[in-house]
Amino acid sequence: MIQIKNLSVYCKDLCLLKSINLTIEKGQFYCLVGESGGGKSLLSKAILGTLPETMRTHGFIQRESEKLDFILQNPRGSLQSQVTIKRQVYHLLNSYGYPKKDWEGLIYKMLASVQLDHHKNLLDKTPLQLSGGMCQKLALACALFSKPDFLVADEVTSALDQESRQEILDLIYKFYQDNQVTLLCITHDLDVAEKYASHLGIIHQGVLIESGEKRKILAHPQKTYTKELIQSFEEHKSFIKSGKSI
Ligand SMILES: Nc1ncnc2c1ncn2[C@@H]1O[C@H](COP(=O)(O)OP(=O)(O)OP(=O)(O)O)[C@@H](O)[C@H]1O
Repeated sequence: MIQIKNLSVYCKDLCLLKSINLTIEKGQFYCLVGESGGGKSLLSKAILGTLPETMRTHGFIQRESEKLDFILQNPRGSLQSQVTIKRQVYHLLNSYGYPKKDWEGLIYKMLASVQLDHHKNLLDKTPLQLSGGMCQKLALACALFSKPDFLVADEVTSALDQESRQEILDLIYKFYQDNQVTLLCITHDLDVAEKYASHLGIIHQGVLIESGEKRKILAHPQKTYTKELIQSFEEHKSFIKSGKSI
């Protein structure tokens, strides 16, 4: 469980997050949605404890989760570009203390879990030789080795094509269902929240303007910004539908 009370984040004189109150209960799939620059990544960094040193915080964050892990927008950023996948994964398994005799089996299990087991010689390649979607699947698989009970997925599909995007989201959802983790998913897209989330937060100009059960917020938005977001999402959906039916 994560509990945030009256959290404000400042950079010099600028207040970037304003009096955030948020509770994410164990087992929730919490989607944080908002426009670019709204404060989504800062809030996730505050939760992970990775805010830049130049920022000051006021308020209170309580983390009951013991094992937090994260996957980020740029999957190549969490992998070393010139080192083979095999070396990187062995290093990770070693650091998590898995016995050496299990490594081979664990790797193949991990590749199967993210549907990469059919790719020939993948382990001998470097991230530079793989597509963005493949790197993101590997980054997800690597995060799973740490067996997190709280996973932050920050815009993990924004650099991917439509097909890879869907695959990654489905894999994250499957991981969420199979492992009873708590998930914080950060996205621009209300369609991700509509399809996968149990709970939803809307952040706008550094203020968490709505937070709660997804179906309640989508059915009865309270704030103008949320209403506009839902309206443009519905219009986009009708447009796609009408395009498909032509
Ligand atoms: N290291 C930093 N130093 C100063 N200001 C920052 C820093 N990182 C972010 N900000 C500012 O904080 C605000 C929120 O940024 P944040 O990255 O959280 O937005 P976001 O909602 O995640 O946007 P996006 O969807 O584009 O990633 C922005 O105004 C941004 O310019």
